[in-house]
Amino acid sequence: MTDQQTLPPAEPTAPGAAPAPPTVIVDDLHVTYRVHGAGGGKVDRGGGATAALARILTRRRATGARTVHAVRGVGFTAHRGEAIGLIGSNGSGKSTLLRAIAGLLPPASGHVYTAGRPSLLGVNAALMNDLTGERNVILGCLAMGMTPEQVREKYDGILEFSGINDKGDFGSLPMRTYSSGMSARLRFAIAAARSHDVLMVDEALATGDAAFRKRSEARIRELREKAGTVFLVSHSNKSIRDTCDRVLWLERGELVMDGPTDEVVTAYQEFNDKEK
Ligand SMILES: Nc1ncnc2c1ncn2[C@@H]1O[C@H](COP(=O)(O)OP(=O)(O)OP(=O)(O)O)[C@@H](O)[C@H]1O
Repeated sequence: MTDQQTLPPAEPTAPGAAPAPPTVIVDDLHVTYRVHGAGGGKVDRGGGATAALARILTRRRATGARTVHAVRGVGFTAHRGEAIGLIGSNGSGKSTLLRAIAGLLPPASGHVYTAGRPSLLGVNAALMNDLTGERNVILGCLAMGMTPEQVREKYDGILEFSGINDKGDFGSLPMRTYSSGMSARLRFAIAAARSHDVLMVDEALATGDAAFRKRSEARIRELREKAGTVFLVSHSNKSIRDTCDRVLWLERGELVMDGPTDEVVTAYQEFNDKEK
């Protein structure tokens, strides 16, 4: 039995029918990172700066290893047709949780069960930086399992959706010449050209401009209506409110709240106001 286990394919549900079948089940999940050369043992909070400064001045390298416990006992079930937002402070474990659901990080303990193969669309999702945007469209589509015929059909639409040619012929330039917003748009446009059982979007919307954000939010709604499940990590409460019907709030790797968007985002905002 593997850590990443597959649920049987779920049938779409008719309106008024029983609750939609699950697409992702996360059961008491813990994820840890092992950081080498981190000084080892406990975090030295008191003399931390002094110790680090002394290390730099004497050019001593940090030795030993430290374990970062990034996700701590998270559990939830996602269903078909849901768009689920992930919110929480910096370093609260949102990206780690998505990476574990995508099967890119092994659980330290607990289980992740998924229907189909989840697709993680991150700002750092790998396309080839030395290839042109146009070539990356083809590469990305083939990598998602499209046939050459399907790629031909979708090609123009993807470039148009990404908007990379709006201000000149950027499609024929290598991706390394793109701004971070432009590459995020292209990645989103490629991933959104196909429907996914489980699509996970990590902050891609934050880097796009307002017009692109509107287009991509509409596309997320469409993908969700096609009976998939969409996860969206974002620091924009507005994007979360406009796109998601359910929200998971993480802090320090723990699930603080799981519920309807308005309830959870309002509680999160109150928490942030208190912290200020
Ligand atoms: N590759 C890594 N190696 C070691 N620790 C990591 C690694 N990636 C993340 N972490 C740690 O895991 C914890 C959770 O990080 P994660 O990136 O999942 O948070 P996040 O909620 O997505 O943050 P942000 O909102 O800033 O993007 C943090 O303490 C972070 O320092």
